[in-house]
Amino acid sequence: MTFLRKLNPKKVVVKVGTSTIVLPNNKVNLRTISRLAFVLTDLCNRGIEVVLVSSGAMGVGLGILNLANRPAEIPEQQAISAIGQSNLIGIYTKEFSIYQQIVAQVLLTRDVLLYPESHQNVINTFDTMLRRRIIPIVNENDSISIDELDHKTAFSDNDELSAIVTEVADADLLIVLSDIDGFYTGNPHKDETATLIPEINEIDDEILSYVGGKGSKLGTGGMATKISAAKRVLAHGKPMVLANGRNPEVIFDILDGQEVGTLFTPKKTVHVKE
Ligand SMILES: Nc1ncnc2c1ncn2[C@@H]1O[C@H](COP(=O)(O)OP(=O)(O)O)[C@@H](O)[C@H]1O
Ligand SMILES: N[C@@H](CCC(=O)OP(=O)(O)O)C(=O)O
Repeated sequence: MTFLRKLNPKKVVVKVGTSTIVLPNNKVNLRTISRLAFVLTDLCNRGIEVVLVSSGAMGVGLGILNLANRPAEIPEQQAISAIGQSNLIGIYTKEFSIYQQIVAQVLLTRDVLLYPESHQNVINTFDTMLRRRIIPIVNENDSISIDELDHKTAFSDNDELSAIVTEVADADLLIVLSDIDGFYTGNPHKDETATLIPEINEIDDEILSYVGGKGSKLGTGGMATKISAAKRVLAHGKPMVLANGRNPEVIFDILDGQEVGTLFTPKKTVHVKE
């Protein structure tokens, strides 16, 4: 007996964290990127519009320069992100090209979305690309985004960015792929009694009390920013699924309605027996 979640999105945003596409030694996880290109192209071929929000600029840049850790100086971080981002987008372009899938890089800063004209330009850009079945690959413009006192350019991290992109692109579903199977009653890396919560309808104090620290050393947000992203997406009446990106084919399972990961949804799911 299987119980199916009915998501049926026409437009989906997929976010991959650093831990999913960069190995612990800061080298690129080519196996995951290759599978991601296969899965996302297949969705496009089936008529689903796809936006990819990908972290990894810093991690890939560190790997290229054979550095183990992020330097403290901001100009150094920005230079490393610039190196990593161009390399990462090159790998994505090559992997997607195996399936004749066109991708395009979109680098955003917060200020661009705060001003009405540039906000509208971003909407127009996404619309145009999606209409042409192009997959936009989005990241924060790390090599220039740094907050000044009167000028906010930085996002809190790519979890927040992916929730914003879900609004801007008017997608029906956000899938956040991380290094963990979903949202637990505590950080499973520290609390072995933590259990996975399959569905969450509201981000209340109880849910917030389950949020532990971040897992990977290069990711910026950890679980706290994923829960903020879920709150933002829920406030717009849209669902988000948090699942493990180890095997990107999990995206097929999510769209098939399987109970994988944690589904954040404004309305309690009425399970359908198939
Ligand atoms: N309640 C929780 N449920 C699941 N993971 C949690 C929880 N609290 C903290 N974490 C940590 O959050 C990590 C995922 O966040 P992060 O390392 O930033 O990943 P990503 O690079 O995918 O953004 C998990 O590996 C885990 O260590
Ligand atoms: N823009 C940064 C992303 C940092 C970030 O948010 O990382 P993660 O928490 O792994 O999604 C980069 O590409 O390195």
